[in-house]
Amino acid sequence: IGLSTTIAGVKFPGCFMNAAGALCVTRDELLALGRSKAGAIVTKSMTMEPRHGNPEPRYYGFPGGSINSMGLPNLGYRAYADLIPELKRCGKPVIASVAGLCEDDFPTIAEAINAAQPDLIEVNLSCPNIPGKPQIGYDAEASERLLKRVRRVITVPMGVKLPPYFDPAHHDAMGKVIGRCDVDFLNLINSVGNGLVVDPEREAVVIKPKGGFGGLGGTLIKPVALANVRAFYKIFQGRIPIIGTGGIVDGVDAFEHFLCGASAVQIGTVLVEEGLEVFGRLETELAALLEKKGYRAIEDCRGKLKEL
Ligand SMILES: CC(C)(C)CCc1c(C(=O)O)[nH]c(=O)[nH]c1=O
Repeated sequence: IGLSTTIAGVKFPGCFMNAAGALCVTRDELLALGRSKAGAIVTKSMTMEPRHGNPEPRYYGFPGGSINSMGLPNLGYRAYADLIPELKRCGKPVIASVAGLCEDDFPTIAEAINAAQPDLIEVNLSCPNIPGKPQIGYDAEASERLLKRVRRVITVPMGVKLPPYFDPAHHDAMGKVIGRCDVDFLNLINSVGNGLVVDPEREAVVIKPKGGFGGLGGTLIKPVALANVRAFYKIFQGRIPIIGTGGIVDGVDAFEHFLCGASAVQIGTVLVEEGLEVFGRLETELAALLEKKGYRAIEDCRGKLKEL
């Protein structure tokens, strides 16, 4: 069984890759991804200037998932632009994740990183905009403005990493925005925002930033991730490729994402918890499952979710 896949014309030797943020901030981490069985190298979302990020503890894993408020720790876009040629020599696609602390950061970062010619650029819309306003991904007008500005300076395939939506009206509104901005792929979903995990022993929160509030990942968000993959797959009738992210811990979880319409998948929590060997385990599990079900490739089951 081949687990290779193609997104926006770019061939991926494997369908599993890291989610932006998981083990991908430093040069050593990115090169280790390049040596691993990961099907691609995805950078941490990058900002104008290097950032230490938030005070620790800022990530906490627990049975069922994780919570994080990392605060965008990254080397700054210039360092990643310098690293991209070396990363591309690892023989797998390099996806540069672009962020920013506000809308105006994005075009500058996008133009500079595009010059380094990563294989794909992923625009992270979970970033903040004006204080007091929701994250960009929850503001359709700001999303459209930003995507049109960065589309003009990006010549490689451009994707959008979206936060989870919980109302069909939001899927439809964002579907219209995406349809008007010449987007080459979607990545669904980012962490489920502003959750809160409590330690009843210590009667305390488990992460230091934001009074313990943070983005949720892992098994517990899988139904939310699958719903968003399915909703946008249906809106675009499978014509915009989707990277499925959220709740993938075993091969069967990846299969569920493919049934809902994903063409490739990303892992975050399970990668942080288990380490780089997890790629081999997931490939073995998925290949065995596809074999057992009689599928010869991911394309044979993509979007084939049955309704009752
Ligand atoms: C949450 C932001 C800091 C605004 C963006 C970076 C980010 C972070 C992070 O760096 O805290 N964590 C996530 O789970 N998803 C993200 O997109």
